[in-house]
Amino acid sequence: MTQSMRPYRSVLYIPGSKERALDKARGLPADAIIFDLEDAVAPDAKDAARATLRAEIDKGGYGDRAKLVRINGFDTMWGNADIHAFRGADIDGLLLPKVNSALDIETLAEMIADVPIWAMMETASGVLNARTIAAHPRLAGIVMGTNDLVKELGCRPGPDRAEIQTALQMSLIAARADGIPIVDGVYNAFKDEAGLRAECEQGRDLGFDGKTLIHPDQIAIANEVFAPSEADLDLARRQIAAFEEVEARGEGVAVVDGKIVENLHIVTAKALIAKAEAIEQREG
Ligand SMILES: CC(C)(COP(=O)(O)OP(=O)(O)OC[C@H]1O[C@@H](n2cnc3c(N)ncnc32)[C@H](O)[C@@H]1OP(=O)(O)O)[C@@H](O)C(=O)NCCC(=O)NCCSC(=O)C[C@H](O)C(=O)O
Ligand SMILES: [Mg+2]
Repeated sequence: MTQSMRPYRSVLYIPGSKERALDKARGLPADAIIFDLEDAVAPDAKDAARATLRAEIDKGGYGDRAKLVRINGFDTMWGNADIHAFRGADIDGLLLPKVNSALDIETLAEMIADVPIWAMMETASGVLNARTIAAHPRLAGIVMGTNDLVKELGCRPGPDRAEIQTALQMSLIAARADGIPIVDGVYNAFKDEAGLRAECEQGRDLGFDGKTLIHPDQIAIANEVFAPSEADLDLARRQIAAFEEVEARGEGVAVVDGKIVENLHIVTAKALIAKAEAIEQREG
């Protein structure tokens, strides 16, 4: 599947140290996986996790879902070893945590060729530099790190996350300006389905491509919320048909359900249908 068509509704973190979870993930319906060597792995377990993860990735079996490896930062004693360990691996990107500026992306780009780079957006500096980070030619996508962001900002977000809306939107606008995917942060209370659904719906309405997840039980809700609904698809098809009809008469505006439909709405309608087709292909 080409990068631009790939769905990112559900992006599951798996600690690189958990062999059972790494194996279980081969059969899980997540659109993408973040194999984590950073915060989910204890310092004493980092070296073993790196080796385990490389062996599991080499074994394969993760299908065509996107495979990202979250490495440790350059300012840690593990970052360099992480980068070298995944040279030549069958992965779709390295995810760099705590990116502060485009220089961080450039530094990683110079250390490893040919691997797409993803950035964690989770520091105050990172958010302020989102525009230039997203514009780096090697950057392939952004993942919001809302836990670190909350820690850095010193805020206490409620269920509507009003306190981090500016950071979410600045990051999203930067990603959209450069046409790269962006995925929302995790919902920590992994047993709270209603809370997860509400946060997924908010992320979807803000424009995010999907949500990062920490537990397999969260996948179904994210897949459902971030997929176009039957009602969305029905409207998109009716808009396309109505527009083709007026276009044939040399007109540029159709009306569907009492609302105008112009060429720009058709671009959105076709993108929605393409997304549904990509999801269908992913789910086989
Ligand atoms: C949250 C957990 C610690 C819960 O673990 P556990 O109590 O073991 O869960 P279950 O017993 O319900 O597990 C059931 C089975 O599912 C497998 N499992 C669990 N989690 C995963 C997973 N993430 N991927 C794949 N498989 C998973 C278990 O192995 C069980 O399998 P089986 O025995 O065969 O039935 C745990 O879920 C967990 O560790 N989650 C990941 C946490 C993580 O990755 N954290 C780091 C990312 S969050 C972050 O850092 C974001 C960002 O940087 C920020 O700043 O916000
Ligand atoms: Mg983080």
